[in-house]
Amino acid sequence: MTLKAALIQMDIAYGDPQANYRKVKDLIAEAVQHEVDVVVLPELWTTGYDLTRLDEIADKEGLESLSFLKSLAQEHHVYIIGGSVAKRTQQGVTNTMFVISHTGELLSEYSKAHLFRLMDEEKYLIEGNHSGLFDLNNHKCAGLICYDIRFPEWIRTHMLNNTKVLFVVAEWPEPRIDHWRSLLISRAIENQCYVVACNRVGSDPKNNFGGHSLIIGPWGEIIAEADKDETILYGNIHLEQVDEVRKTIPIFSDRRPDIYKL
Ligand SMILES: NC(=O)CCC(=O)C(=O)O
Repeated sequence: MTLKAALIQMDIAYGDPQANYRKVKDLIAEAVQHEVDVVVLPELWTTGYDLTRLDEIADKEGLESLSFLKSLAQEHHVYIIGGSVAKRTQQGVTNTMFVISHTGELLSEYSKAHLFRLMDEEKYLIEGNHSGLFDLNNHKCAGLICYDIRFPEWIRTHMLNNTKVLFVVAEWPEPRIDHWRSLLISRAIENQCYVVACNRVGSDPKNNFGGHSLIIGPWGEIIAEADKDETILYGNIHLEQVDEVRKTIPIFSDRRPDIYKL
């Protein structure tokens, strides 16, 4: 089975959710002209990293962004990996990914598990404690948010149930874009899975963001890669290739968890 993905590598209006809703609506309408099955948005696409104003601009219980994404998914009959949004809850603000089916159902909600101190996340956000696993058209997938890709042990826990695609959403700064590329390629090779990773571009008062959204195959090959301009990146995911690679080098049956205890 083949899935065509569209990655919305966009600039984000800093602290201006309404401007970002308008922009995402237009970009998704453009992406679906290319007969895609799944659209991926970047991290914190409603607010950017305007963390000091989250009291004002975080989405209360994620209700506005959820209803926005559900209605677009239904209108265009497309799966949406909804990047992430700042979601205001009773306990605090989370950095949360919503995954929506082509019929407008919420398939999964994942809150970033590893908060990134270099961008002050731990001062303004609370961490999630649950995995980002979901089923897309009967295929096991997982969602990850940016800094999460530096934690292979976390990602491996998602892979032990035949997960075939990792969807990564990010606001990854340009000075570490080599890390971004190397980490994503490594995660694809070590887990023999597709990695579909959407970064933002542009800048905010503290960072320039590096783009280079990527679709990587289970052999570690780059299927599509953007540069650092605003664009929509398209590429095909051939899910049966995951099984072929896992048959060629059967790492999941060769694992030795009995000796991996720390
Ligand atoms: N938004 C993020 O989590 C950024 C992570 C990052 O830049 C890194 O180097 O890790």
